[in-house]
Amino acid sequence: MISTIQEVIKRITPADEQSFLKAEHRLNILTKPPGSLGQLETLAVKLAGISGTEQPSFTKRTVVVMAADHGVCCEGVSAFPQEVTMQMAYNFLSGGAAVNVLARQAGAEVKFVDIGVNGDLSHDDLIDRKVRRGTDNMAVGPAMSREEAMSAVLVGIRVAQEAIENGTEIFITGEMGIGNTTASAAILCALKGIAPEVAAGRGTGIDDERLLHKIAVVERALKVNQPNPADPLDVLSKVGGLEIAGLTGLILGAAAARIPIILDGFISGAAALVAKALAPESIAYMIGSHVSGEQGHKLMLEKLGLEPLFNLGLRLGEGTGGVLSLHLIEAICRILSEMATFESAGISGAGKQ
Ligand SMILES: Cc1cc2ncn([C@H]3O[C@H](COP(=O)(O)O)[C@@H](O)[C@H]3O)c2cc1C
Ligand SMILES: O=C(O)c1cccnc1
Repeated sequence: MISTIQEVIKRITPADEQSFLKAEHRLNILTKPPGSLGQLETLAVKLAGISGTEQPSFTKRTVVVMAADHGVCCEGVSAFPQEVTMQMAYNFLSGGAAVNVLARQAGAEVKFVDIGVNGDLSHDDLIDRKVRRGTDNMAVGPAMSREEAMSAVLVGIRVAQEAIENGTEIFITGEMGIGNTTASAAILCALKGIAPEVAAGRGTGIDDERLLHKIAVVERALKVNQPNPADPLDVLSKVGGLEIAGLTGLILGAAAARIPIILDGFISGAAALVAKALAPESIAYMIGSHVSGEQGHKLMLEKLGLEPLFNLGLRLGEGTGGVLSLHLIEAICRILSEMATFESAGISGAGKQ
């Protein structure tokens, strides 16, 4: 099974330098002072390099919401009970979650994958790829086995491959899993040597007392499991989550096919840290969307080397911030393809006065 993950990793190569340069040149001949569209220009160049064309466009957009439960919930680390993951699953499947609304507005399809919900789900649109019913409590032992973590990564890779076969041109990472900000904080600590009090935040809105407890739980999980920072699959299995592993696979699958993947918030960022550790080149295919209100996300983006596009204080997850950034992506793609050049509009360039 490892050979399959490794095969995908081997296919991940740098983005296309020629298309970077062409898009950069095009931005400079459009009727505006050079660089005046700021960060959107950096985004345009990145998208051009990923897709290998100076005028990229992304019609078929897919948000993949990976859902799973977390054994660590029994420690009282979330403001909500574990059953909410299962209850929210039906909300996603019937189109009523925040990400469904935002995806409809942005012309994106939501795919909902059960990769580890602690209960039986049944719905026509459900993508049932359950690896196991939730993880074990990472505060007392490993969240899951290495084999289970690898199976979950492979689920993500296959979901990416299937969606790409069906025409997906850009992905957005989404997730649902009560307790998953605890697992994400633990991954940030384990991979990057960050202190739990810096990495852990309020998630669904826990109070000061519960936050101190959550920090202690992350500390305990790291002490009990001793995840090896040089072995991303060890970190993922010991202190991660099934949906996080699935998103790691989704990122690797997208990068191997040279398809851009927009990251949402803190949980998506944890999956991205694992993907980058497994395949450093994969970062070239990831787009940072927003900086979440979750403590630790800004630092996480710095560790990834990604510049967020906006900060609206979102702290929801599901893929919501990622989907919102589709509007900016559409905007800059239109600039590249529709805006006049100095030459076509007969406008004097800089230095002609
Ligand atoms: C109703 C509801 C909808 C959500 N949608 C996303 N999350 C977000 O909150 C959870 C993580 O926070 P914590 O680690 O504190 O449990 C994840 O499910 C995440 O997707 C939700 C949470 C709730 C309660
Ligand atoms: O940043 C996120 O994605 C996030 C923050 C809080 C709760 N759920 C998700």
